[in-house]
Amino acid sequence: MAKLLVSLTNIDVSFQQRQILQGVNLTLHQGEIVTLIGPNGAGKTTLVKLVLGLVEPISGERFQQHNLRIGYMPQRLHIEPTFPLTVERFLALAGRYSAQEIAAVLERVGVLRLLKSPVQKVSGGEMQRILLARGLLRKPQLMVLDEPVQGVDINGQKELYQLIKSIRNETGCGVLMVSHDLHLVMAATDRVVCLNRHICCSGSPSQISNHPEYLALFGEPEKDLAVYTHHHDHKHGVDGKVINNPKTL
Ligand SMILES: Nc1ncnc2c1ncn2[C@@H]1O[C@H](COP(=O)(O)OP(=O)(O)OP(=O)(O)O)[C@@H](O)[C@H]1O
Repeated sequence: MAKLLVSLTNIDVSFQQRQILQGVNLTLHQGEIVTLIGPNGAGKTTLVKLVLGLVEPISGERFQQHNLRIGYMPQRLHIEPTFPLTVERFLALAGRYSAQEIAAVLERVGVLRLLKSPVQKVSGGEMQRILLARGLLRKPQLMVLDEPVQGVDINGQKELYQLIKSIRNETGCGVLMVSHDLHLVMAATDRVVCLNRHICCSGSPSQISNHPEYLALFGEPEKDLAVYTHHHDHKHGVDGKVINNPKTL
């Protein structure tokens, strides 16, 4: 059994007395790619922050392997447009890393040629690779990626997911990533967790394929890509709470 990196047990989160997450259970293991999907406002970023230890639950337990190194790729990062900053300097600001280490991660994600470029001038897809490189500098045992393909065209998305998978294969790190929709991410995922304020279902892409709830949420998949099924055995109130037979996985 792969080593447990992080676990969340029966977690509730509220902001200003509004319940955001209810009874969430999640485990992340070494070498496993877990993709978190859900509609806008489902609580995906909040769950990511819980995994990172940046949000305190009102109840439940969070476990983290001792001295776990987590690499984080944020959903977006604001960089002051007038601040002169090369990609190399931007990565150097992430910690005490040598020029060789910075060049090596940029090479690994395929954008070493941008080393001396102003960070504000790179394309959306290049920026995602630079942010991925920044997360990799820590040599993480767990990579947490919040919508890593945001702003990237469809071919670029496939390439980025493949890159993430190959980094997992090489390093054996665990991966948690957030996605809005599964059509492309499925081929690079071991387990899918569907969140809508609570965990609606969790399983391998093939275990949870072709369910009407998923199709209702995410639309028809492309033919050549794996699909996702949503075993929904309960209903939600207007506030997103489970109103019958709550069951989390
Ligand atoms: N710090 C906060 N204070 C108050 N409400 C918050 C806070 N953070 C998040 N929320 C609310 O919690 C809910 C879930 O937000 P979250 O960002 O986790 O969802 P998400 O699934 O990541 O959404 P999206 O797909 O749009 O990025 C939203 O209604 C949001 O407004």
